[in-house]
Amino acid sequence: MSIKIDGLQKSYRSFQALKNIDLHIGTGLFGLLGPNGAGKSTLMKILSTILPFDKGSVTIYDHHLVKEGDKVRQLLGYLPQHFNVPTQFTGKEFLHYVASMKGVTNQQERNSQVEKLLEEVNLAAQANKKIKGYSGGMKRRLGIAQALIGNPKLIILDEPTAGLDPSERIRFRNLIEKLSKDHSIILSTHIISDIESSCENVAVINHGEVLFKGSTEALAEKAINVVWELTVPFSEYDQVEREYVIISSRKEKDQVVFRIISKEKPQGEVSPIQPTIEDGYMAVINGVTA
Ligand SMILES: Nc1ncnc2c1ncn2[C@@H]1O[C@H](COP(=O)(O)OP(=O)(O)OP(=O)(O)O)[C@@H](O)[C@H]1O
Repeated sequence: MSIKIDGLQKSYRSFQALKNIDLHIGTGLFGLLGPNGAGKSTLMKILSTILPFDKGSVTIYDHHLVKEGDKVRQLLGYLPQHFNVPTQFTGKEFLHYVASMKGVTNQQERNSQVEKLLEEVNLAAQANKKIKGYSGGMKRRLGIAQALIGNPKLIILDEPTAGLDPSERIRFRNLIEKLSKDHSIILSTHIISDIESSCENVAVINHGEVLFKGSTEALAEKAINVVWELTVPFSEYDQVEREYVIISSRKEKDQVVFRIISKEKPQGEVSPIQPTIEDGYMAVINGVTA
């Protein structure tokens, strides 16, 4: 396993943000899912060596996270959730700067890496423009590029697709899928489709605890026999909302078809359905699993 996390604990003053995290992560794309405030960014900051922790042990490619912090930093690329870039630089200048900081000192090698990454995140046309003129999505793509500079073995991406339009999200997914063949990539997201096609393994975190770890298929299976399609007259909308965990709803004439999570089979016009990863996630988060 490339990343071994055992018994990890972290508190901010008296608030325990990570309770007892055990995760072993190998090569490929690993998805970190969880609602707001679950502890995902805290975990990613710790793995990126920028946040100290209280208890537990973490090794990255057999290097001790704390005692061998310098070695670990050479192996990783990190995109923080809130990525601030010096806006007076152009995108290209910024990537050259990051490459120098990461020890890519050979000019030819640096040029080739920067040009390739600018292409891959679709910023080649804006490479010589000042970052202050970039849109939010363009800054995010520049953030993704800087995390990939120096070809790090471990890539940590905290909500990389936030603010990306659908075509850029697809481009990102393809890039990550390609990289996942021979890198370890840890990616946190709220968007299940980001991990649906290319993630083999995921962890679901809530309130600083790992509620689920395993394959995406196994996560979907968590909702077997607890996800239902329930059709009710529109007048019963509020009642269904009060009684069940709702995944989605659609209006059909004067009726509403709900996709809901329920341990018991609901009364009325109802049919069990094949669960998706999103259903599994909702079942785990709400403690309503098979
Ligand atoms: N510097 C801090 N001081 C105090 N509490 C903090 C600090 N940073 C995070 N927290 C708290 O720790 C918990 C976990 O936060 P974290 O940012 O890791 O969650 P997250 O899963 O990344 O959330 P989101 O999806 O909203 O980004 C939250 O309750 C948050 O309020």
